[in-house]
Amino acid sequence: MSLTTQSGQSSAVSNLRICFYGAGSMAEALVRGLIHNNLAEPGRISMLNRQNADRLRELHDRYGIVTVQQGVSPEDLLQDADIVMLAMKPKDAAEAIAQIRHLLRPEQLIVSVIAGLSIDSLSRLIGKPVSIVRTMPNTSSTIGLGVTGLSYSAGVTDRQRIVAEQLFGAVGMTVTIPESMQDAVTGVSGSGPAYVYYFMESMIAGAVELGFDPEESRRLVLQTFLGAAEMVRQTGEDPAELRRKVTSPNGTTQAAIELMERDGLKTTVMGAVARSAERAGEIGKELERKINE
Ligand SMILES: NC(=O)C1=CN([C@@H]2O[C@H](COP(=O)(O)OP(=O)(O)OC[C@H]3O[C@@H](n4cnc5c(N)ncnc54)[C@H](O)[C@@H]3O)[C@@H](O)[C@H]2O)C=CC1
Ligand SMILES: O=C(O)[C@@H]1CCC=N1
Repeated sequence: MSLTTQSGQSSAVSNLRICFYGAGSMAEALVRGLIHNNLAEPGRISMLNRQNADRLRELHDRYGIVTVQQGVSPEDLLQDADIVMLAMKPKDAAEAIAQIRHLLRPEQLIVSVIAGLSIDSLSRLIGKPVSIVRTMPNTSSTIGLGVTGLSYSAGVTDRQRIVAEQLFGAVGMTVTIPESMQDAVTGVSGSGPAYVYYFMESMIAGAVELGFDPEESRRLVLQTFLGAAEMVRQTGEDPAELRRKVTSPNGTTQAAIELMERDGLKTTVMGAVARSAERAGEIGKELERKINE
């Protein structure tokens, strides 16, 4: 079967085999997005993890992807793949990569979603010349509304760049960035969905305090978020200008925003974005130290 992208163009990815090493939330978000957006057939996607057979069975049942339960060995799945997606936690990366590096081939494209892990550290862990794409996606890839920052190692070919852009383009927006901006993109869009969920949780709690039941509160808050995000997208107006239009002089919104400003909410959110980026840098340094030990 020849697969096409949403725009109807034939895909550079459709004939490739993709093996996910690490079967967690981020791997599932990408798999679901790739399959639902018709970019990759389930039979060409495989997944491995450290030990959790139930999790692999669940993913096979849910998406039809190949796992070791289908009678093939992890070695076969990794060796047969054109793209190996590294999707384990940073703390597990060194050990996990040490276990598979002998199986990796120079023609394969190695794609990492691991926060903080630099291309240099990853090349040293692999220990032989390979093409590497360092990425920072987010979980909204699940529904095709992700954001992914992409950076490439020196040896990545134009064709491999197209493959990486199509892979992540199928599950949302991509931005190609210098590797030095990867920690920053982690602080903004990698961790970003969690900040939005936290704000939603807080507004839902506020609605419940005012007397709505939890389900009504959720519906009111969800529609408010969807409407506000779409207003920014569809009007192209600055969020600050849209905010001004809600805020009548001496009215209810002004009273609310004044409280937020008094309590330093904007400073806190800006600090949180910076702290996430800083933490990505710390994770990278911890990994470097581990590799140099
Ligand atoms: N969850 C998110 O929103 C995002 C996560 N990331 C990155 O994605 C990576 C994975 O994160 P999550 O999916 O949230 O974690 P998770 O904890 O849900 O999944 C990690 C997976 O790796 C597997 N694993 C651990 N050690 C392994 C080993 N030695 N061999 C094979 N598999 C092994 C685990 O069994 C598990 O399936 C992290 O490096 C994180 O920085 C990047 C962007 C967003
Ligand atoms: O929290 C984390 O470390 C990962 C990276 C970005 C989102 N989740």
